[in-house]
Amino acid sequence: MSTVPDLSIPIALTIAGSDSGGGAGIQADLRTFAFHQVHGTSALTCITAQNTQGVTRVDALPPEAVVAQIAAVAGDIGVQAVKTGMLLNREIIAAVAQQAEELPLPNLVVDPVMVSRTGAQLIADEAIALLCTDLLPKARLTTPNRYEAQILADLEIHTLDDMKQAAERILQTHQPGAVLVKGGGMTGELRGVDVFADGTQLAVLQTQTVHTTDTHGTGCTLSAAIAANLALGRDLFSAVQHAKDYVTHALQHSLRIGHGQGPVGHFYSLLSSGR
Ligand SMILES: Nc1ncnc2c1ncn2[C@@H]1O[C@H](COP(=O)(O)OP(=O)(O)O)[C@@H](O)[C@H]1O
Ligand SMILES: Cc1ncc(COP(=O)(O)O)c(N)n1
Repeated sequence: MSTVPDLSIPIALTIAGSDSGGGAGIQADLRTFAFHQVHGTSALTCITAQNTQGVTRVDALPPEAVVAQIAAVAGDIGVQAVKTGMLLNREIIAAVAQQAEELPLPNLVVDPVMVSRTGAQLIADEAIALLCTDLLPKARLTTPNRYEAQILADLEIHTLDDMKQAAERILQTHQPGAVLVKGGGMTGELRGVDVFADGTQLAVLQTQTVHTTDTHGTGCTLSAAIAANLALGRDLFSAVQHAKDYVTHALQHSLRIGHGQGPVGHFYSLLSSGR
Protein backbone atom coordinates (compact mmCIF):
# COMPACT_ATOMS: atom_id res chain seq x y z
CA MET A 1 0.00 0.00 0.00
CA SER A 2 1.51 3.33 -0.99
CA THR A 3 1.43 6.13 1.56
CA VAL A 4 0.04 9.51 0.51
CA PRO A 5 2.59 12.25 1.12
CA ASP A 6 1.44 15.08 3.40
CA LEU A 7 1.52 18.12 1.13
CA SER A 8 0.07 20.57 3.65
CA ILE A 9 2.01 23.79 3.86
CA PRO A 10 1.73 26.75 6.25
CA ILE A 11 0.41 29.96 4.72
CA ALA A 12 1.47 33.55 5.33
CA LEU A 13 0.08 36.83 4.01
CA THR A 14 2.00 40.03 3.30
CA ILE A 15 0.12 43.33 3.08
CA ALA A 16 2.73 45.62 1.55
CA GLY A 17 3.94 47.69 -1.38
CA SER A 18 5.67 46.59 -4.56
CA ASP A 19 9.35 47.49 -5.10
CA SER A 20 10.07 47.46 -8.84
CA GLY A 21 13.75 46.88 -8.08
CA GLY A 22 12.87 43.61 -6.35
CA GLY A 23 14.82 44.31 -3.16
CA ALA A 24 12.21 45.23 -0.57
CA GLY A 25 8.41 45.17 -0.19
CA ILE A 26 6.25 42.37 -1.54
CA GLN A 27 9.09 40.94 -3.62
CA ALA A 28 11.37 40.49 -0.58
CA ASP A 29 8.50 39.12 1.50
CA LEU A 30 7.45 36.45 -1.01
CA ARG A 31 11.05 35.29 -1.50
CA THR A 32 11.46 35.07 2.28
CA PHE A 33 8.25 33.02 2.63
CA ALA A 34 9.42 30.71 -0.17
CA PHE A 35 12.82 30.20 1.46
CA HIS A 36 11.01 29.06 4.62
CA GLN A 37 8.77 26.71 2.63
CA VAL A 38 5.72 28.73 3.58
CA HIS A 39 3.14 29.46 0.87
CA GLY A 40 3.12 33.22 0.33
CA THR A 41 -0.04 35.21 -0.38
CA SER A 42 -0.14 38.96 -0.86
CA ALA A 43 -2.29 42.07 -0.71
CA LEU A 44 -0.66 44.94 -2.57
CA THR A 45 -1.11 48.43 -1.06
CA CYS A 46 0.83 50.51 -3.56
CA ILE A 47 3.28 50.36 -6.42
CA THR A 48 6.64 52.08 -6.06
CA ALA A 49 8.95 52.90 -8.95
CA GLN A 50 12.12 52.10 -7.06
CA ASN A 51 15.65 50.82 -7.54
CA THR A 52 18.78 50.52 -5.44
CA GLN A 53 19.18 54.32 -5.54
CA GLY A 54 15.77 55.48 -4.44
CA VAL A 55 12.03 55.82 -4.99
CA THR A 56 10.89 57.95 -7.96
CA ARG A 57 7.12 57.46 -7.81
CA VAL A 58 4.46 55.91 -5.58
CA ASP A 59 0.94 54.99 -6.72
CA ALA A 60 -1.52 53.95 -4.02
CA LEU A 61 -4.15 51.31 -4.64
CA PRO A 62 -7.71 52.16 -3.62
CA PRO A 63 -8.38 50.87 -0.06
CA GLU A 64 -11.24 48.77 -1.47
CA ALA A 65 -8.69 46.90 -3.62
CA VAL A 66 -6.58 46.15 -0.54
CA VAL A 67 -9.65 44.94 1.37
CA ALA A 68 -10.72 42.72 -1.55
CA GLN A 69 -7.29 41.06 -1.76
CA ILE A 70 -7.18 40.32 1.98
CA ALA A 71 -10.77 39.04 1.96
CA ALA A 72 -10.08 36.80 -1.06
CA VAL A 73 -7.12 35.19 0.68
CA ALA A 74 -8.64 34.93 4.17
CA GLY A 75 -12.03 33.72 2.89
CA ASP A 76 -10.68 30.79 0.90
CA ILE A 77 -7.09 29.87 1.66
CA GLY A 78 -6.75 31.01 5.29
CA VAL A 79 -3.49 32.18 6.84
CA GLN A 80 -1.43 31.27 9.89
CA ALA A 81 0.52 34.55 10.03
CA VAL A 82 0.35 38.03 8.53
CA LYS A 83 2.85 40.85 8.12
CA THR A 84 2.21 44.43 7.13
CA GLY A 85 4.83 46.57 5.41
CA MET A 86 4.32 49.83 3.50
CA LEU A 87 0.73 50.95 4.18
CA LEU A 88 1.29 54.47 2.85
CA ASN A 89 -1.83 56.42 3.84
CA ARG A 90 -4.68 56.79 6.35
CA GLU A 91 -7.28 55.13 4.13
CA ILE A 92 -5.25 51.95 3.68
CA ILE A 93 -4.29 51.80 7.36
CA ALA A 94 -7.93 52.21 8.40
CA ALA A 95 -9.01 49.48 5.96
CA VAL A 96 -6.36 47.02 7.18
CA ALA A 97 -7.12 47.80 10.84
CA GLN A 98 -10.81 47.13 10.24
CA GLN A 99 -10.05 43.80 8.62
CA ALA A 100 -7.80 42.86 11.51
CA GLU A 101 -10.87 43.47 13.68
CA GLU A 102 -13.31 41.48 11.53
CA LEU A 103 -11.28 38.58 10.17
CA PRO A 104 -8.92 36.25 11.81
CA LEU A 105 -5.56 37.83 10.84
CA PRO A 106 -3.52 35.73 13.28
CA ASN A 107 0.05 36.38 14.34
CA LEU A 108 0.01 39.94 13.01
CA VAL A 109 3.53 41.37 12.61
CA VAL A 110 3.43 45.12 11.92
CA ASP A 111 6.56 46.56 10.34
CA PRO A 112 5.80 50.28 10.77
CA VAL A 113 7.48 51.27 7.48
CA MET A 114 8.01 55.05 7.43
CA VAL A 115 11.34 55.89 5.76
CA SER A 116 13.32 53.81 3.27
CA ARG A 117 17.03 53.11 3.58
CA THR A 118 17.60 55.58 0.79
CA GLY A 119 15.77 58.31 2.74
CA ALA A 120 12.42 58.32 0.90
CA GLN A 121 9.35 58.94 3.03
CA LEU A 122 7.07 55.90 2.68
CA ILE A 123 4.09 57.04 4.77
CA ALA A 124 2.03 60.23 4.88
CA ASP A 125 2.71 62.23 8.09
CA GLU A 126 -0.93 62.24 9.17
CA ALA A 127 -1.11 58.45 8.77
CA ILE A 128 1.41 57.76 11.56
CA ALA A 129 -1.08 58.66 14.31
CA LEU A 130 -3.66 56.25 12.89
CA LEU A 131 -1.08 53.46 12.62
CA CYS A 132 -0.41 53.97 16.34
CA THR A 133 -4.02 54.08 17.51
CA ASP A 134 -5.67 51.55 15.18
CA LEU A 135 -3.08 48.99 14.13
CA LEU A 136 -0.29 48.71 16.71
CA PRO A 137 -2.63 47.54 19.52
CA LYS A 138 -3.69 44.63 17.27
CA ALA A 139 -0.12 43.55 16.52
CA ARG A 140 1.47 40.50 18.09
CA LEU A 141 4.77 42.21 17.34
CA THR A 142 5.90 45.50 15.84
CA THR A 143 9.39 45.92 14.35
CA PRO A 144 10.44 49.60 14.12
CA ASN A 145 13.91 50.54 12.90
CA ARG A 146 15.93 53.18 14.75
CA TYR A 147 14.18 56.13 13.08
CA GLU A 148 10.70 54.66 13.37
CA ALA A 149 11.34 53.81 17.03
CA GLN A 150 12.40 57.42 17.67
CA ILE A 151 9.04 58.60 16.29
CA LEU A 152 6.95 55.94 18.07
CA ALA A 153 8.72 56.41 21.42
CA ASP A 154 9.25 60.19 21.06
CA LEU A 155 12.85 59.67 22.12
CA GLU A 156 16.27 60.13 20.48
CA ILE A 157 18.13 56.83 20.14
CA HIS A 158 21.94 56.76 20.33
CA THR A 159 22.82 54.01 22.82
CA LEU A 160 21.73 50.48 23.72
CA ASP A 161 19.98 51.92 26.80
CA ASP A 162 18.05 54.28 24.52
CA MET A 163 16.95 51.28 22.40
CA LYS A 164 15.75 49.46 25.53
CA GLN A 165 13.91 52.53 26.81
CA ALA A 166 12.29 53.06 23.39
CA ALA A 167 11.12 49.43 23.28
CA GLU A 168 9.53 49.71 26.75
CA ARG A 169 7.93 53.03 25.92
CA ILE A 170 6.44 51.78 22.63
CA LEU A 171 5.04 48.77 24.49
CA GLN A 172 3.39 50.99 27.12
CA THR A 173 2.19 53.76 24.83
CA HIS A 174 0.92 51.83 21.81
CA GLN A 175 0.15 48.43 23.41
CA PRO A 176 1.40 45.94 20.79
CA GLY A 177 2.01 42.42 22.14
CA ALA A 178 5.76 42.88 21.76
CA VAL A 179 8.33 45.22 20.20
CA LEU A 180 11.57 44.61 18.34
CA VAL A 181 13.65 47.78 17.97
CA LYS A 182 16.02 47.05 15.07
CA GLY A 183 19.57 48.32 15.03
CA GLY A 184 20.52 48.34 11.34
CA GLY A 185 20.56 52.15 11.50
CA MET A 186 22.78 52.28 14.62
CA THR A 187 26.49 53.04 14.35
CA GLY A 188 29.64 51.25 15.52
CA GLU A 189 29.22 47.98 17.38
CA LEU A 190 25.47 48.58 17.82
CA ARG A 191 24.90 48.18 14.07
CA GLY A 192 22.87 45.00 13.77
CA VAL A 193 21.95 44.78 17.46
CA ASP A 194 18.19 44.52 18.11
CA VAL A 195 16.18 44.86 21.33
CA PHE A 196 13.10 42.70 22.04
CA ALA A 197 10.54 43.52 24.73
CA ASP A 198 7.22 41.84 25.51
CA GLY A 199 6.46 43.08 29.01
CA THR A 200 8.00 40.07 30.72
CA GLN A 201 11.41 39.93 29.08
CA LEU A 202 13.80 42.48 27.63
CA ALA A 203 16.36 40.75 25.40
CA VAL A 204 19.26 41.98 23.30
CA LEU A 205 19.69 40.07 20.03
CA GLN A 206 23.04 40.13 18.37
CA THR A 207 24.37 37.92 15.64
CA GLN A 208 27.15 39.65 13.79
CA THR A 209 27.66 43.06 12.19
CA VAL A 210 27.90 42.61 8.42
CA HIS A 211 30.11 45.24 6.83
CA THR A 212 28.22 45.99 3.65
CA THR A 213 26.30 48.89 2.13
CA ASP A 214 24.00 46.45 0.33
CA THR A 215 21.26 46.43 2.95
CA HIS A 216 18.16 47.16 0.88
CA GLY A 217 15.21 45.17 2.17
CA THR A 218 16.61 44.03 5.53
CA GLY A 219 13.58 45.23 7.49
CA CYS A 220 11.04 43.69 5.09
CA THR A 221 12.99 40.45 5.09
CA LEU A 222 13.18 40.28 8.90
CA SER A 223 9.44 40.87 9.47
CA ALA A 224 8.51 38.41 6.71
CA ALA A 225 10.85 35.80 8.22
CA ILE A 226 9.27 36.32 11.65
CA ALA A 227 5.80 35.83 10.10
CA ALA A 228 7.05 32.70 8.26
CA ASN A 229 8.44 31.23 11.49
CA LEU A 230 5.17 31.99 13.31
CA ALA A 231 3.27 30.28 10.48
CA LEU A 232 5.57 27.28 11.01
CA GLY A 233 4.37 27.15 14.63
CA ARG A 234 7.30 28.62 16.54
CA ASP A 235 6.72 30.76 19.61
CA LEU A 236 7.31 34.48 19.17
CA PHE A 237 10.78 34.79 20.67
CA SER A 238 12.05 31.73 18.84
CA ALA A 239 10.55 33.08 15.59
CA VAL A 240 12.43 36.36 16.12
CA GLN A 241 15.72 34.53 16.82
CA HIS A 242 15.39 32.34 13.71
CA ALA A 243 14.47 35.36 11.58
CA LYS A 244 17.47 37.31 12.88
CA ASP A 245 19.78 34.45 11.87
CA TYR A 246 18.17 34.34 8.43
CA VAL A 247 18.58 38.07 7.78
CA THR A 248 22.22 37.91 8.90
CA HIS A 249 22.95 35.13 6.39
CA ALA A 250 21.04 36.99 3.66
CA LEU A 251 23.08 40.14 4.42
CA GLN A 252 26.31 38.18 4.25
CA HIS A 253 25.27 37.21 0.70
CA SER A 254 23.74 40.51 -0.41
CA LEU A 255 23.69 41.21 -4.13
CA ARG A 256 25.99 43.76 -5.75
CA ILE A 257 23.45 44.94 -8.31
CA GLY A 258 22.45 48.46 -9.35
CA HIS A 259 24.37 51.62 -8.52
CA GLY A 260 23.08 52.16 -4.98
CA GLN A 261 22.31 49.85 -2.07
CA GLY A 262 21.90 46.29 -3.34
CA PRO A 263 19.36 43.87 -1.88
CA VAL A 264 20.02 41.02 0.53
CA GLY A 265 20.49 37.52 -0.94
CA HIS A 266 17.34 35.66 0.08
CA PHE A 267 18.35 32.35 -1.49
CA TYR A 268 21.94 32.37 -0.25
CA SER A 269 21.92 28.64 0.34
CA LEU A 270 21.25 28.00 -3.36
CA LEU A 271 24.14 30.15 -4.56
CA SER A 272 27.11 28.35 -6.02
CA SER A 273 30.17 28.35 -3.80
CA GLY A 274 32.57 31.24 -4.10
CA ARG A 275 29.88 33.96 -4.05
N1 LIG B 1 25.05 45.74 8.78
C1 LIG B 1 24.28 44.89 9.46
N2 LIG B 1 24.83 43.83 10.09
C2 LIG B 1 24.05 42.94 10.79
N3 LIG B 1 22.71 43.06 10.88
C3 LIG B 1 22.12 44.11 10.27
C4 LIG B 1 22.87 45.08 9.54
N4 LIG B 1 22.00 45.98 9.01
C5 LIG B 1 20.78 45.59 9.41
N5 LIG B 1 20.84 44.47 10.18
C6 LIG B 1 19.73 43.75 10.78
O1 LIG B 1 18.70 43.66 9.80
C7 LIG B 1 17.44 43.68 10.46
C8 LIG B 1 16.62 44.81 9.87
O2 LIG B 1 16.97 46.00 10.55
P1 LIG B 1 17.08 47.45 9.90
O3 LIG B 1 18.06 47.40 8.79
O4 LIG B 1 17.34 48.39 11.03
O5 LIG B 1 15.59 47.61 9.33
P2 LIG B 1 14.99 48.60 8.22
O6 LIG B 1 15.28 47.98 6.88
O7 LIG B 1 13.55 48.62 8.57
O8 LIG B 1 15.68 49.93 8.39
C9 LIG B 1 17.73 43.82 11.95
O9 LIG B 1 17.79 42.54 12.54
C10 LIG B 1 19.10 44.48 11.94
O10 LIG B 1 19.82 44.28 13.14
C1 LIG C 1 7.75 48.88 -1.24
C2 LIG C 1 8.72 49.10 -0.12
N1 LIG C 1 8.43 48.66 1.12
C3 LIG C 1 9.31 48.83 2.13
C4 LIG C 1 10.51 49.46 1.93
C5 LIG C 1 11.49 49.66 3.05
O1 LIG C 1 12.61 48.83 2.88
P1 LIG C 1 14.08 49.36 3.23
O2 LIG C 1 13.97 50.09 4.54
O3 LIG C 1 14.92 48.15 3.37
O4 LIG C 1 14.46 50.25 2.07
C6 LIG C 1 10.80 49.92 0.62
N2 LIG C 1 11.96 50.54 0.34
N3 LIG C 1 9.89 49.72 -0.38
